[in-house]
Amino acid sequence: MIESTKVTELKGIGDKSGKLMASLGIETVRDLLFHYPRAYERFEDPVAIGDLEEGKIQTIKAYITGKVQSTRGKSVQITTTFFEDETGRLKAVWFRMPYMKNCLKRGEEIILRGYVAMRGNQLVMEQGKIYTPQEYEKLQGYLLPVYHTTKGLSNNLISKGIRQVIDGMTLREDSLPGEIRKKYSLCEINYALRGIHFPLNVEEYYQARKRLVFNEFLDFILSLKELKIEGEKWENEYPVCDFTESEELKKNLPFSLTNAQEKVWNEIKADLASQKPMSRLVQGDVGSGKTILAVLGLISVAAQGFQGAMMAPTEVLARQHYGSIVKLLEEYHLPYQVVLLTGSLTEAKKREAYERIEKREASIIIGTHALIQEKVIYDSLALVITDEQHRFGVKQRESFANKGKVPHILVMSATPIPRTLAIILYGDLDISVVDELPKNRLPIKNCVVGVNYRKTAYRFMMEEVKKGRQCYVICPMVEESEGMEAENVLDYAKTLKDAMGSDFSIDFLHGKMKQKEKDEKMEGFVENKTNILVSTTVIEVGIDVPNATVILIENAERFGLAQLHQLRGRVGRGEHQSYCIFMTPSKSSATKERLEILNNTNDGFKIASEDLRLRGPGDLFGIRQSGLLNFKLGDVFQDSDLLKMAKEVSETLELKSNITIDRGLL
Ligand SMILES: Nc1ncnc2c1ncn2[C@@H]1O[C@H](COP(=O)(O)OP(=O)(O)OP(=O)(O)O)[C@@H](O)[C@H]1O
Repeated sequence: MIESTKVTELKGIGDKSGKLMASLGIETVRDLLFHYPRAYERFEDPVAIGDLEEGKIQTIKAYITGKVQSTRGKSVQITTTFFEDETGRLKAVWFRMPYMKNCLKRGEEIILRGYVAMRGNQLVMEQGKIYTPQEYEKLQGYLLPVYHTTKGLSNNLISKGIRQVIDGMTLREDSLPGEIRKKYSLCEINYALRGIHFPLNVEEYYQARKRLVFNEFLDFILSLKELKIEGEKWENEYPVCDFTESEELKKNLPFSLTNAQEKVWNEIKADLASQKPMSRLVQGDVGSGKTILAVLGLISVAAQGFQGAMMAPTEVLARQHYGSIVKLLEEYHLPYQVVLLTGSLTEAKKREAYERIEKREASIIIGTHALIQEKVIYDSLALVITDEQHRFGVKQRESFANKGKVPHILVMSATPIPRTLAIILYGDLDISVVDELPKNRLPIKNCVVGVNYRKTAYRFMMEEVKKGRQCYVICPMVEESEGMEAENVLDYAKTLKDAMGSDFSIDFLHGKMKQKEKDEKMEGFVENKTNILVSTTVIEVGIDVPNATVILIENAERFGLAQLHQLRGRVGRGEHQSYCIFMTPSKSSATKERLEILNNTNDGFKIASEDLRLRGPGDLFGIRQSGLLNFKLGDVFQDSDLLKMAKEVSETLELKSNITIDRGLL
């Protein structure tokens, strides 16, 4: 079996499953191999009912002592019964699983494993799986992979597919020299790949993860190192020396730049004019005003007769940037053409965009990853502004080059990583920090509340809307899902409409919608036609609607702290007092403690370090900081030791010989 083999050639994966896999970005055997588990099911020793803790998946061994009842709830079918051991009694609930009724017999002793939640004043186990004591004993000690999946595609099928890949593949050669592996106690690569999917025990999982996280970091550092080394060979073929137009625009903005913005702007200008092309990272907390710096850069290169491009991590954000730049240019009567290029454009629209780019009709190009497609030929691309979530190395820079002339690169980051870690990670870029918020900002007021506060929160939002302001509500899920009792966007928007009445315009947004629909909904919100937007985390990064003053985050316990901080950053972007309501049904003290960190500070750096302190470096099964830096497994905070290790190794490796290593793997 070779890596480019299509997944549909595997046993058990037909066209239908193949399509579902493709929707997750899995088309080849290689994609499947690198589709790492998002979590593991572990089968620990059963605990006594009296020792159960809320908010965790746990196992009990107990007798079924209650009557097994099946009822129709508000909208779903519910099965309930009670379990007892010598320490207490526990209610068990199953939603939408009517067949459970036939699997439960009063008087029987069984093992039940499920999520323990606090409902009312009692603990309840939800959606538990049942095992006989013999079945459970066989599973103990194992970690079963849980994959990110989609409706219609079972975890089991993904797992079976990967099993075939691992069993059928020829062993790959390890690109990391044996002595380095030995020195840093890193396991062999084939062992790691098997171990990340099917660890026989926790130790094996740790070993596998350690190696793969190390690889991710090493790859990242090597890419930037390579960029730096190559960069030294390049000349600045796109010198920009005249900043009259961008300075004029800066003077006429409705606000003056903060000192921090001013300092970074001067650094950018100096780079654009210098002998070598720019390779700079701009770091700044949410809402610190990084975008205007990018825009000033784009206008400077356009005024010089060159092209500038900005690559956003999501389509929603690309369109927002596009809209605001077009508006700005019109407002200030600047003559430059802007073009939008994203994956979801029709073929005809894409062709039109390619043509305008190639003929230099467009000086400013805004888009997503589609900007680095072979079909795009730039005429004189002088500046590329990219987001930290896009991997950026020599190859990407060269793909933007025309006749050997490479562009300036400016990377934007809102991840509040401590300077020491930033230097390790981005040490081969020049780093600028926007460490000051605009003066007109009032600190966001926060609160952490239980679901019984929901009605009050709604009333509060209605008051804000009456004042002309807007609100976001964030739910963790798009739609109702079996086995999860988290709020979902579709049902929530309906409930909210019922609760608030027709005077309020409420809409919803999620990542699974068609692009056109997403655009319309976002536009409705930007134009204040929508008062309240119920959304998933698609609005997490960059979305800028300064009139929005309230963000209510449902099931806040389900998000990582850094992610919550990013979400909160969607408000407090203008002159109005803003509010963030973290809502959680959880009564667990650990959850409360985590959320209290956010309640007490709006400073991203403090949050990141407190988060690390709470989770502790050993907690590798905890909530992942999704959405940040885009490492598949690595977490720069938690794995800072591995990051340092990778940095050390990157300095000893002979770059050229290793740069050809299996980069997708590294
Ligand atoms: N110096 C300033 N004074 C007042 N408002 C400003 C200033 N600089 C930027 N703004 C405004 O602040 C808001 C947030 O800025 P921007 O979108 O650039 O933040 P950001 O750093 O990109 O944040 P995020 O990381 O969340 O995307 C925007 O509405 C912008 O117009």
